[in-house]
Amino acid sequence: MRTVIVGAGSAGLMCAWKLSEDPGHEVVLVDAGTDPGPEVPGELRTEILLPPHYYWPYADEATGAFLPRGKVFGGSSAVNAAAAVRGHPWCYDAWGSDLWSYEACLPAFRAIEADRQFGHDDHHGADGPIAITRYEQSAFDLAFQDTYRRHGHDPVPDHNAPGALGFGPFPTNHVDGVRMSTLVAVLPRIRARAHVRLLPDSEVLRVLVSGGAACGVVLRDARGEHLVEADQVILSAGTFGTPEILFQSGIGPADALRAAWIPVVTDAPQLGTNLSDHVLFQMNVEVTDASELPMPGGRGTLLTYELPGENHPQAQMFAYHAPFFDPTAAPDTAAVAAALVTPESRGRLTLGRGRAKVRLGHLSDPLDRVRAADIVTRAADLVDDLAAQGRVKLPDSPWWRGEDLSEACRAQALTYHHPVGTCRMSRDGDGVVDEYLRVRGVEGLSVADASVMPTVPRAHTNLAAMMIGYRAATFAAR
Ligand SMILES: Cc1cc2nc3c(=O)[nH]c(=O)nc-3n(C[C@H](O)[C@H](O)[C@H](O)COP(=O)(O)OP(=O)(O)OC[C@H]3O[C@@H](n4cnc5c(N)ncnc54)[C@H](O)[C@@H]3O)c2cc1C
Repeated sequence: MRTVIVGAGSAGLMCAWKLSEDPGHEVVLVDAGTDPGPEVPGELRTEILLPPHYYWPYADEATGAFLPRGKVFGGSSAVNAAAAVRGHPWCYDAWGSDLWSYEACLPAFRAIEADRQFGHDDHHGADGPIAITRYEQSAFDLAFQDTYRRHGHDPVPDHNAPGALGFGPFPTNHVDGVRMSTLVAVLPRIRARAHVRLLPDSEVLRVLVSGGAACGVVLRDARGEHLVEADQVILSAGTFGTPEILFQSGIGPADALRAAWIPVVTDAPQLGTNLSDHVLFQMNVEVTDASELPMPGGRGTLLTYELPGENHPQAQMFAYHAPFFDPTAAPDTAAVAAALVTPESRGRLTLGRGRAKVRLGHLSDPLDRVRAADIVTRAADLVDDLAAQGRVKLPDSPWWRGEDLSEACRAQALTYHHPVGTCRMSRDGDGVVDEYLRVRGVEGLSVADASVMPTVPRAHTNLAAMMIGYRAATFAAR
């Protein structure tokens, strides 16, 4: 049995690791990005701002904003901020399939992690490849914690405990000075397996379908275009990459395919719709005492709380040292971030001439605009409190205190880098993939990455993507 996995990112590498536990199962792992080899360079172990060749060139068609996605073995897990938050049970229970309830996903969440503080709890793992820890907090973050407490929030020691809400240290997979990406933590576990073949620097152009079944992929590498044959193909090229490959393979909305002269293999009108992303707002303030700066992104204190409304609408808040993400920020700047992590708005990915066209659609739903103004106001009150304590200085005209906050939020909306949902999974017939992640209408073709999530979890998406990759391997091994 030979499986070709396209994309060696969070989900793809996890899938390859689990699937190749069986020495009789040949796995070919293809990625357009490079494999830096066993000695992972320092920048990929620690840095968040990396040279351009480590990213795909996606931008939001509506705003022009750069939408970074990792193009390297490890995928986006190798370029991310390493916050390791799972989300609540109800995030997964809402996916509409018993196969994906939180209870059903929990064994995979446990298998992929080695949690340094809570590894032996029932809902954690201690032996998986991805180390997770929580840091002692800086004086600035502790002051923020006091402020959260005064505003009615409770402390939570473990944000990954089921249903945890409140403030506490970020769980992070940045451990002992290294980002525990799948590149660093998973790839070394499969390099020595003789039945695993790694094909770096190889961009997959399309899946070859014959007689209604996938029989391989066409890729382009330094030598030109080739066919790699397969008994089954798993696409793990990410929320933007996977639908692009499906489009080029003749799977997508039939009208759009015909208009682009792509022969239709199967009509999948849902492909590219349902794009969902957390929206983030950032308030930059000056820290008064430069010896007490906030911690880098994903390592300080995280606050999670619910908003009024049905179905647990939720927000996050945290502060980090602004130069972490923005080299032009002054060294004494704190970025205070507020994020809406239960967006109603949906964007779209459509067939383009070169790369697919992406519109995140942030705040396109009126309810999100109301909630955005609400969370920014709450965050602004907390920042005012810190200013009253003399810990921070506000800018002269803070954008978050203008007259039309709703309009200001539209102008200030940023991606939290958590797009999902373009190949939505559903138990019934209306998703791109079924609950076993098989592409509807084509035998031997599955999707395993963040694109299958029907809704975005109320959390960072890396652990969820890895969980999906791990579980996809158990389905594919059958
Ligand atoms: C800047 C940034 C910060 C983030 N911070 C966090 C964080 O702190 N915590 C968190 O949980 N999440 C974070 N995320 C999100 C998280 O990293 C992603 O949700 C997750 O990595 C997605 O996994 P994936 O497997 O779906 O895709 P990816 O990990 O992106 O993997 C896709 C892989 O497919 C390859 N590929 C794509 N197209 C092709 C093709 N045609 N041929 C061959 N290969 C192809 C890519 O090169 C890539 O290696 C962040 C993301 C970014 C970009």
